[in-house]
Amino acid sequence: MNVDPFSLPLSGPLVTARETISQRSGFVVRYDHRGETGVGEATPLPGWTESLDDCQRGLDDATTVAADGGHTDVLLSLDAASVPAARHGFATALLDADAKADSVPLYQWFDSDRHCNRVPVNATVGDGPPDETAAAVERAVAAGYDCCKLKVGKRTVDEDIERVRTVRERVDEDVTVRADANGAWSHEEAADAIDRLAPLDVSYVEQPLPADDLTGHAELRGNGVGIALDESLVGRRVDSVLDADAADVLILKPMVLGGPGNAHTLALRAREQGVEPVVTTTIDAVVARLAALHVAAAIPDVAACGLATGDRLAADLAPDPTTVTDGSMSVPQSAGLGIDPTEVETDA
Ligand SMILES: O=C(O)CCC(=O)c1ccccc1C(=O)O
Ligand SMILES: [Mg+2]
Repeated sequence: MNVDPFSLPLSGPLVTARETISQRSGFVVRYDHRGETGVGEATPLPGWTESLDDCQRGLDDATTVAADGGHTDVLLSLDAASVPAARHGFATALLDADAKADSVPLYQWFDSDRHCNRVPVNATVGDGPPDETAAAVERAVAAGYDCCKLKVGKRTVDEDIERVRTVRERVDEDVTVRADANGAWSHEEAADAIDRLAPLDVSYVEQPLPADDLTGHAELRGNGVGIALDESLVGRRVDSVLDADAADVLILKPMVLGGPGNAHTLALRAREQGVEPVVTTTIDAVVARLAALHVAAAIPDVAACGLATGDRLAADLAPDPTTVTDGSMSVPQSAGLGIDPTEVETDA
């Protein structure tokens, strides 16, 4: 097992109600298994995952285990609740090697009966004034997107409603609009915002209330705008969220959930309970974006996912093999993730 650090600047910061993301640092993991070299990526986002230091410690410990143990020992040494990004890095490398050894694209390793060439995706638009927000949505629509997710909750509800209204005035009505408040609203603000977002045809709002407030989210459902939970899944069992009837949609971030396999399992569980899974990145480099794409590709009729985040990075670990056209992302059909480990370069 090999671990190499990297750090990549964003081309422009992503501003959310909760944080401003301007750079992504992490580790490329390589692991030899069944005659193949698999590649993975551990890109922690503190607050969502462990810190960079804790991720490094997790991977260092795992390297020691790998020196005289098998892959099962390594997986068991990486706890999804305490070091989810480190576990994601190793688990992805292992899955990439397994899928390569079986000569199938990773999504088919999850579901051998599936054929999936494209996954629908949303464009991700950060906080900004109404004009800037609408211009970003117009650019996305011109580039072929038919679903946009707007970050909200950084401004007053009045200002956010003005932003969404401006978007609605400027783009075709068949463009799907989603919002993501990243936990910023009080009960009163959330109820008011949802009342006013419903006539603007916003399909769902992600995390209107703080993560712990499952009851509050359950009460917000059924008012014309779907309720999606994201932060509520950080450090909490998905079963408890499903049991609380708190969501119409679950946002599944493989980097936060401890790997692509965990995310895939939880997506199927959500579906069984009538909750729609949506897979997203945490603004990752190309290896983790591909892993998330394969998770989404393994889910039949998946809703638009938050995977089109590659153009946020000013540099990347390797060329991105995917393209987005007409609102969907192409899925590599070569074996594994669809990336050649020798093309993955860190600056270390
Ligand atoms: O879902 C998307 O469109 C992209 C991913 C995204 O928004 C995100 C990226 C990093 C951290 C948090 C979030 C989020 O969904 O809240
Ligand atoms: Mg979110």
